[in-house]
Amino acid sequence: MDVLLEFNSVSVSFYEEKVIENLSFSLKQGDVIALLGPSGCGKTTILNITSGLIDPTRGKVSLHTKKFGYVFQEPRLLPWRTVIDNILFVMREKNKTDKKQKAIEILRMVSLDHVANYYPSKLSGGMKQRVSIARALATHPELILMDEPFSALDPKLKYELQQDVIQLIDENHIGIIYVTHDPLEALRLADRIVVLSSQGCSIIHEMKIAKKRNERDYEFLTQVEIELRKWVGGI
Ligand SMILES: Nc1ncnc2c1ncn2[C@@H]1O[C@H](COP(=O)(O)OP(=O)(O)OP(=O)(O)O)[C@@H](O)[C@H]1O
Repeated sequence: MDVLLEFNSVSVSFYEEKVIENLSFSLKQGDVIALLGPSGCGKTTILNITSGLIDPTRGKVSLHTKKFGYVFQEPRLLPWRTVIDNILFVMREKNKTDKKQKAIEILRMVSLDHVANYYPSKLSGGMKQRVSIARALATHPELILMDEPFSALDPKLKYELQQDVIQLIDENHIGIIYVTHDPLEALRLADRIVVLSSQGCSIIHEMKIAKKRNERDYEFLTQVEIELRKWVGGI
């Protein structure tokens, strides 16, 4: 399997503050890694380094694909464009009819084709976040960076969108780095959970989850959550 991303002894400081110290990990095609850590430990910084928004102070980051999407905590849609135009905006396809057809198919994947011509202001928070996931998918990414994409949503909507993401992961074989505070969310979505410390964002525990996502029932999740919480502490 191809490696998409490698962090080798990466450190990041902002002014005098050391945020990340000596972090190493890698991600292969189709791998879903959840980064679980306390607020302010540097999870978003890891995504920003991966996407090239920030340079590491020391160490090396190798991103072996140019095809990646970023789903932010807030949807960040262009308010003056309709839902479909937000999707078309990021697509590279040349043929206009094909392009529109593909955009509609992507919206159908997140059950939003019926609001294709709405402006973002007419959508609920959950719908906006679905559009931003669709927009990330529209670039045919090999890797998607997701920064607590559902943290602002109510539990029911959060659960439904997690189900959408699980389906997208299983159907599209995309590598994902998923940042969250929520151990249960990490357990439902990821193949591998990386627990980060508050100091220096170092890895304090890694958990591999061999069971398929659609076979992780309540009993399994409860059992593993107890194990994971021993490492997560006060997150
Ligand atoms: N561009 C920047 N300039 C200066 N300091 C920064 C910058 N980006 C992040 N920081 C600092 O780095 C630390 C880690 O921030 P980061 O957003 O990566 O944490 P986080 O784990 O994602 O937090 P949260 O879970 O609350 O979103 C914080 O102290 C933050 O203030």
